Amino acid sequence: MLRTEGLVKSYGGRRVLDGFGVEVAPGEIAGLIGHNGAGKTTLVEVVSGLVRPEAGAVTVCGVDALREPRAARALLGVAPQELALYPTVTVREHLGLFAGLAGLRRAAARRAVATVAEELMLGDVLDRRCAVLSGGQRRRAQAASAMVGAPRLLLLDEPTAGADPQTRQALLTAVRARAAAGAAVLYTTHYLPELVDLDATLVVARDGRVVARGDRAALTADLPGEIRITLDPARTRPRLTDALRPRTREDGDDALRVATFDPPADLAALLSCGYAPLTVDVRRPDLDDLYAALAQPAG
Ligand SMILES: Nc1ncnc2c1ncn2[C@@H]1O[C@H](COP(=O)(O)OP(=O)(O)OP(=O)(O)O)[C@@H](O)[C@H]1O
Repeated sequence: MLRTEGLVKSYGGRRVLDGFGVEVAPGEIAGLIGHNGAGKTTLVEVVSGLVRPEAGAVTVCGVDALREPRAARALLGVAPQELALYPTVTVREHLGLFAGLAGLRRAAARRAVATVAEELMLGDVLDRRCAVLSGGQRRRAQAASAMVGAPRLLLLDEPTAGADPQTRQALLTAVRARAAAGAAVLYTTHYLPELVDLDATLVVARDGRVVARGDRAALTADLPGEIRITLDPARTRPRLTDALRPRTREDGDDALRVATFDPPADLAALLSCGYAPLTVDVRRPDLDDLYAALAQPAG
């Protein structure tokens, strides 16, 4: 559905895409995460034909997007990170315009506008000019513009930035529905819990390239979890074993955190050192750990 290979794009002599390659399948929501400046928006701009790479390939549903940008553009819907709505038209006109660009005829376009407006809670503002919408309404109108033509590839660049919880939920529900209908979705966010809600696969970008790709369970399986114990600060701390010491850090006066691949064994080791925890929490590795392990920029 979407395939990029070896994309290179430089600004001012610095490679912001440095061999970026990723595939997204029909029905898949791929969560694209990475540090500020990792190249996520640039990738979206290249795929949507706004920026031309110096090297590499982009295929959208079998269409070579660099050779045939118009044909590729017709297959995708994009909600850019920067809000881009025509201020003087109404939301209904705006969505109708995008439905028309996607090739829908008048009656089908009207139906598509009504459906997406309901999904994204825009029914009450359909006849307002885009200029007077609130920030959250603009976000939703922008996502609706990307979705109204039922594109086979949906590119959403931080679509919930600044959205309130209700707006966020409406957007996530709409995204899930598009994927369930067979669209491939590339979804950029810094808000990692959304990717759990979306049951997204992950694309981790760092310094212009993909450093990890796969499902959450597989990617986090290689990372340690954590035992956190709270202690009575008045009691003297027993000595840790050599095996535990490098994996243990203080958390304030009264708690320790131990990175662990084997919580029962490490907890038993802590107890046998003489630790008497007041509370014990065991946490499996999550997306924050994955991000911390993989997504930090070099240098
Ligand atoms: N038009 C441009 N001219 C010059 N530099 C640019 C341009 N567009 C992007 N860059 C630079 O390219 C790098 C990658 O930017 P990009 O917006 O793709 O990152 P990002 O991963 O989307 O970051 P963020 O998480 O902050 O949105 C940044 O260092 C940015 O300053």
